[in-house]
Amino acid sequence: MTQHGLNLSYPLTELRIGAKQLVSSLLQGVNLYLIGIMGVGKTTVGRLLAKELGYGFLDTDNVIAQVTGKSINQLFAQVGEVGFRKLESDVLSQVCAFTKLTIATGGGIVLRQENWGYLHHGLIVWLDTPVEIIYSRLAEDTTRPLLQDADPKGKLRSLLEQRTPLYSQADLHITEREGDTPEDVAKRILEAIPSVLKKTVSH
Ligand SMILES: Nc1ncnc2c1ncn2[C@@H]1O[C@H](COP(=O)(O)OP(=O)(O)O)[C@@H](O)[C@H]1O
Ligand SMILES: O=C(O)C1=C[C@@H](OP(=O)(O)O)[C@@H](O)[C@H](O)C1
Ligand SMILES: [Mg+2]
Repeated sequence: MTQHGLNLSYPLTELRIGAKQLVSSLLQGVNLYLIGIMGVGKTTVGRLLAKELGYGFLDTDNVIAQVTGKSINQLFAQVGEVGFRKLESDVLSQVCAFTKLTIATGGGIVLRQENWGYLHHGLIVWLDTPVEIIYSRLAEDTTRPLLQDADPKGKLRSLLEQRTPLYSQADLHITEREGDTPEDVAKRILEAIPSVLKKTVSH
């Protein structure tokens, strides 16, 4: 974040205004990227955060589906995961040129090294939810091709294990607690952003 030259010497009077406005003014239009395994709520929470911050909202999966006119399942079937990952990087490389966006990414965006160059244009938030909770949310879901597996819970666990070192490179790590609503998670992110920005400048 320091490379963006954020001016964090905000006047004390700003502390009197609401948390949302404070976070907006601290961010100075810098994009928020939500990362994390499937089902943690990136799309749901991202939309709420954007509304709270007065930011635009984009979901890389939705952009890919709109641009290609195909569902994520169709793309995995037709161009494979490798083809999908190329589309994902293309979309990310384009959207990172804009500002004032909250961007929900697909859970595998962290896999390609080149994507990190784009993600680091903004503040990266890792949403982390216990596998049991994710599984209960996605048990009936048919839109995630990687979970069309004989053992979807095992697949989730192994994907999470493989990707945790990558998700850990986020600027902010938010662990969802049992019973947290999407609104609770959005609020926790908003509350945590000032501390992570301050931490960065004190290095
Ligand atoms: N905090 C939450 N509590 C309950 N359900 C949630 C929560 N966050 C997301 N969901 C639900 O879980 C499912 C997956 O959420 P989604 O936003 O699509 O996750 P992701 O984009 O990370 O894959 C959706 O049905 C959504 O409504
Ligand atoms: O984890 C992954 O590799 C994927 C996650 C999905 O997005 P969500 O994380 O929004 O479910 C979607 O991009 C695709 O099915 C692949
Ligand atoms: Mg999503």
